[in-house]
Formats: sequence, structure tokens, C-alpha cells
Amino acid sequence: MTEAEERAEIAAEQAYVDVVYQRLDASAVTARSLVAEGMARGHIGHEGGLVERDAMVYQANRRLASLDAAHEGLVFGRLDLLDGGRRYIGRIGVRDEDREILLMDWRAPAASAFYRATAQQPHGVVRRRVLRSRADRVIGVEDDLLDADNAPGDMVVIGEGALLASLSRARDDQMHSVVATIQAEQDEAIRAPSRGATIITGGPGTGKTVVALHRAAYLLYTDRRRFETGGVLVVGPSSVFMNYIDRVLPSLGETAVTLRAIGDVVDGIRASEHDVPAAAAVKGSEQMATLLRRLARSPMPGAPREYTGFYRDQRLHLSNRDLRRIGRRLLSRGSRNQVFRQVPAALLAALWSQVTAERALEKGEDAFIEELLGDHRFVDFVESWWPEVDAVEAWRTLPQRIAELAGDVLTAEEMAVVRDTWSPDAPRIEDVPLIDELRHLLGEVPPEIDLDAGLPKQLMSFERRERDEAEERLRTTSSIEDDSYAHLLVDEAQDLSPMQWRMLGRRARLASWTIVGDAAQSSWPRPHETIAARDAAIGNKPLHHFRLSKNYRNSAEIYDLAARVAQRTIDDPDLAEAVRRTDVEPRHEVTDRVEERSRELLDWLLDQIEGTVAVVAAQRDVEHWRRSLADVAPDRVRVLDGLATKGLEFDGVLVSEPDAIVAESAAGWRTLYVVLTRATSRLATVGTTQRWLQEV
Ligand SMILES: Nc1ncnc2c1ncn2[C@@H]1O[C@H](COP(=O)(O)OP(=O)(O)OP(=O)(O)O)[C@@H](O)[C@H]1O
Repeated sequence: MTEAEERAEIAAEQAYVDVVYQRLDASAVTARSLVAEGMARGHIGHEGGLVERDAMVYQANRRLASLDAAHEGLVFGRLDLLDGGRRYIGRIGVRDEDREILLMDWRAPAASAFYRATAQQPHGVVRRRVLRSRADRVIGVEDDLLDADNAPGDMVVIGEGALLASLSRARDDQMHSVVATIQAEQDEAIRAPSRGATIITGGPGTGKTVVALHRAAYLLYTDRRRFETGGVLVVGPSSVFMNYIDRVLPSLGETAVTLRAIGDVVDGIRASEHDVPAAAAVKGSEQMATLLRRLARSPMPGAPREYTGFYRDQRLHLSNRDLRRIGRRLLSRGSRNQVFRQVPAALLAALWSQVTAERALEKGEDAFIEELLGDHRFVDFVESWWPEVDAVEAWRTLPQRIAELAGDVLTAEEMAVVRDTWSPDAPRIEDVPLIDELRHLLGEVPPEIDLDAGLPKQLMSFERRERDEAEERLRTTSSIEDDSYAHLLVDEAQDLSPMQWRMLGRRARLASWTIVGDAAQSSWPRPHETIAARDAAIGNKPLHHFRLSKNYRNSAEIYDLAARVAQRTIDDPDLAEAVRRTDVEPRHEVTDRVEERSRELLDWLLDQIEGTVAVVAAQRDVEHWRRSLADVAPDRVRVLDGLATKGLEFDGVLVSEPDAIVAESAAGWRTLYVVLTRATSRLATVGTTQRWLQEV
């Protein structure tokens, strides 16, 4: 293959790509005029016109958004087939004026040969070609000859394979779609049917995240109506990670997927800081469910424990025992906030049953009710005994009530760590599932309270009662259940605590799931618990397992070291095979001059590679490093603690005091494994000690 031949091939591909872009532009013009026409229809004025307009404008706008998003590198593949035909593959499908396929959507069944064909099983493909582009210009092609025996004599074969070419690119702050180089085992997981739960496992860098994102795009393609209406939610470990991945789906033409960090899953609450590991371990444990159930059922702190009043000179009294009994009866009818409006009636009924004076009985129950409702002492009592409780408010009372409620489920140290690290004004990531659990246990607080909301039901008109009850149902369904999805895609699933699984499970009662993770990278101290909690969240939906086996991120030199750490963490870790070598070994330094050597090593890394470098330290040291390195290449250097590196990747990683990362939590070894496997090409560690290195 000569350079001239390569140029000629690129020019020929460019000619085809130009035709596709012209067609794309024409489609955009049509979509724009449909939007305009749709808008005009709105002016016709009748209701049908409006509905039609909305549907038309919506569809046309969606098409425009996807045309726009898929513009970059639109055409990326070509198959030359045994029968002499050729097929172009792209981010979205494009047809010509006669509705003939110009570009096949990568998700179409006939496009799967592009990913699955191998020399052993060519699936009717003679040559697979990947087109590399910048915007709409073809800048290179990479070929795989899959069926040499049947290749025409003049067939040109260029390049050394698209995969390795794409793996050697420099990393920036964004994950990129790998749609042009998806490998066969990844393709199988992407195209798995959407029933039940698809569980995708694999070591670091095996493409679990990219597979999950391409799978979201695939699901929308196969059943757009179901998944767009019901919603697809992608959950990842942090907002940094969500920013890192958020370009991938739009670049595949998909804009209808919700991406949320695990701290942002619950509407109205945003948490971005983790608790210290010891507190996280307690707050994430299943025991918290028991504790919260008790908290939701017991009186709020400061609630009165008894009631004494007078009716026509008769003393009426409700003891603590009576009140507990009434409370239990109320809670058997619904959650605390749901039964809020029944409270006055329940108390009044209990008090009326104590009335014995003849004159009072003669005047009847209605007069009794009217009088007590006019008695501010009674009304004050009702309000303070059974206030509507907002979940966040209830969560705030947890430290002061933990000893009374959790004596048999938490140890004294566990309670102390929760109390001592409590952050009442800014819930941490680990608090969000607790607040969500309380929201479900307590029921939603109705947004505004009617003037006569406290009226017992029997005093309301029938219509009024019906309307109120309907409203109550509506509020609880719209504000608590509305965040359920048709498909939930969970990344870094090995890290989720039992309480986080419960939170996700509530959003996926009828959903199908895709769950990706790697147990060896788990930051949860007891990984088997998270599997049990996952299974409980999924319920009895069928499971489909896929395993990814090749590591596309780390150089083999870096991964060999990391794999030794993995073996130190759990029995039988799922180790992947690294496909790339750099011939550069990781560097390790033991020194008393950590600060100075870190700067030197950082300079070395920045010099060696083009892309980004992470400096990773134990949680307690991160702020120090952020300040100390603020002046060093701010566009290329990121300072993070071990947990914050989850799912990310950098061309170079400098680990400061790895022994401190190991010592920081019960999952410290696994966190170190995560940290080491973030580096694509260069890795350096520096510390006053390097005990971890002797242990692996
Ligand atoms: N088929 C592929 N073609 C090109 N690059 C790929 C392919 N599969 C994965 N990669 C690249 O490998 C890197 C790792 O992928 P990804 O982050 O999805 O792995 P992961 O299994 O989620 O890793 P971890 O468990 O460590 O978070 C990314 O840069 C991704 O783009």
C-alpha cells in the first residue's frame, strides 16, 4: 500500500461521505420547515390543530437535535461484502430521496456484522473499514481483511487496525464514543435483549462504561416509544464522572437519557461529598432501614406524651399508652403524613368515649367536636403531637434519637461515628438514600395546608372529602412514585451500599436493568452484602450475565502491577488482559521529601504524555495538594481522592502516599486498585513509606 493509494482511498470515501452530509443537511431543512409549519398550525385555533402541532413540532425538533448531535464523524464504518455489495455504517441512519439506505444506523441488526465479524467467522464480510474523521472530513482509514480468500484482486487494505489506533489517543476531560471500534464481546452485551437485568462484569478498563452508554442508545433505538416515554436513567458514582461521560450519548444522536450521579438521584436533593468511610459504612448498611422505620413511626422529639382537657367539667385524659395505641391504629391505615388529616377525628373519638356526663351526652357528639375544635389548647396539642413531618426534617433528628432507636441494631461506636460526623445542613451522598427512605415511610407532605385541613372527616361534606382524598392520592403518586423509569442503567454498581440499592429499587419496580461493575473495585466494606441488596432491588426478574475480558485502558506494565494489588484484595478477582504495551514501567519513590519529589514526578509525567494527569491522595490530604499544586498546569492536572477517581481515566497518575489510601478505609486496598488502574500510560507513586509494594 503506497501513500498515493491511501490518499486515493480517502478521497473516494470523502466523496461518499459528502453525499451523506448533503442528505443530512436536506433532512435538517425538511425538519426545520416542519417545525415552522407545525407552529403555523397552532394558529388555526381548534384543539386538534394544537395537538397535531405539538406532536409535529416535537418530532421535528427531536430529529433536528439528533441530526445536529450526530454530525461529528457521522460515517465511521464500511463493510465490503462477499456478494460484492458495500454497506456504510454511521451514528444514525440516513436514506436518499428514493428511501434507499445511504447510511445504516450502527444499531440496526444488519450493522452488527461490523462488530462481530472476525477472520474465523467473517459473517459474509470480506473487508471491514473504519473511517477516521475530524468534523466532516475523512482523515484516515483503517482496514481489517477478514476473508482474504474471497477478496477481489484489486482490494486495498490500509492500516494496522482501528482499535489500537484509537487506544493510543491522548485523554482529555471527556469520554468519547467508541462506536467505530466496539469489540465483539462488547457488542453482545450492548445488544442483549432488554428483559430483566443484564449484568455486565469485567476488570478495569474493559469498557463497561462505554458498553453501558452504547447500550442505552441501543435500547432507545429498538423500542423508542417504551424507553423514551418511560425514561432511561443512567446512574454513576459522581458528578465529575457524569460530566466525563455526558458527551457520549449525544454523539450517538441520543438526547433523551437522564444522567445522574448517585448523590443526585432523588429530586430536590443534591449531595456531592462523601462521608468518611466509617460513617459511610454505617449509613449504607441494611440496619439503617430498621432504624428509619422506627424513626418514622415514633413521635417527633418534643411531642407531648399525654393530653388532659375538660368538657363540661369532666376531666378527659389520654395517657401516653392511649396515645401510642391511637398512633398505631392511625399508622395501620397509611403513612404518617397520609393519615395526618385523620388525627383530630381519631383523638376526638377516643376522648368522646370517655364522656359520661348526662347533659353532655344529650347534646351529642357534634357539639362536643365543635367545642374542642374551637379550643386552642386541643388544637395546639393535635399540631404538636402529630405534625406533618418532612423527610429532611426527620432525618435531621436522627443523631439525637439514634441511641433510643438503634440500641439493638448498631454498636455504640457505630452510633458515635454517625453522630460525630453529622452534617445537618448539607446532606452527604450517603444521606440521600436515608432521606429517600424516610420520604417513602412518612409519605409526602402536602405542599400547602388548607385553612380547614384540620377538620375531622365527618364534618366535611361528602364531595369535599372525596376531592381531598383524590388530591392526597395524586400528591403522593406524583411526588414520590413519579421518578420511576423504564430502564435503569447502573455504573460502578459494586460500590452501591444496601441503602443505595433500596433507593434505586424504588425507582425501578417495573423497569428492566443494566448493571455494570467489578467486585474487585468495590469501596463497600462487605462486597457480598451489596450483591444481596442488588438482588433484592431487582426482585425476581431474570438475570443475564456478560463478562468483558480485555483491558483497553491501561498499558500492560501498569496493569500487571495493579493486578497484584487486586489479588491482595479479594479472592479470585476478575482480571482482564491488557491489550497494549508501552515498555515503560511504573516508577516508585520512597522519600522524606514527598512534596519536592511529587513536583518533580509531576513534571516528568507532564513531559512524557500529552493528555491529563491526576494526582491522587488520601481524603485528608487532598485539600493540601489542591493548594500546593494550584500553579502546576491547571488545564492538565487534576487533584482527587481515591474514591473520586472512580470510572475516570488519565494518561498519567501520580499517587501520593499509597499506604495512606490503603489505611484510610476497610476497602483501602480496593481503592488503591481503582487508583492504579486510572492510568493509561504512565504511573508514579511517591511516599514516606511504600509498604503496599512489599506486600504485593
Ligand atoms: N471497543 C473499544 N474501542 C476503543 N476504545 C475502547 C473500547 N472499549 C473501551 N475502550 C476505551 O477503554 C477505556 C476504558 O473504558 P471504560 O471506562 O468504559 O472501562 P470500564 O470497564 O468502565 O473501567 P472501570 O471499571 O475501570 O471504570 C476508555 O477510554 C474507552 O474509551
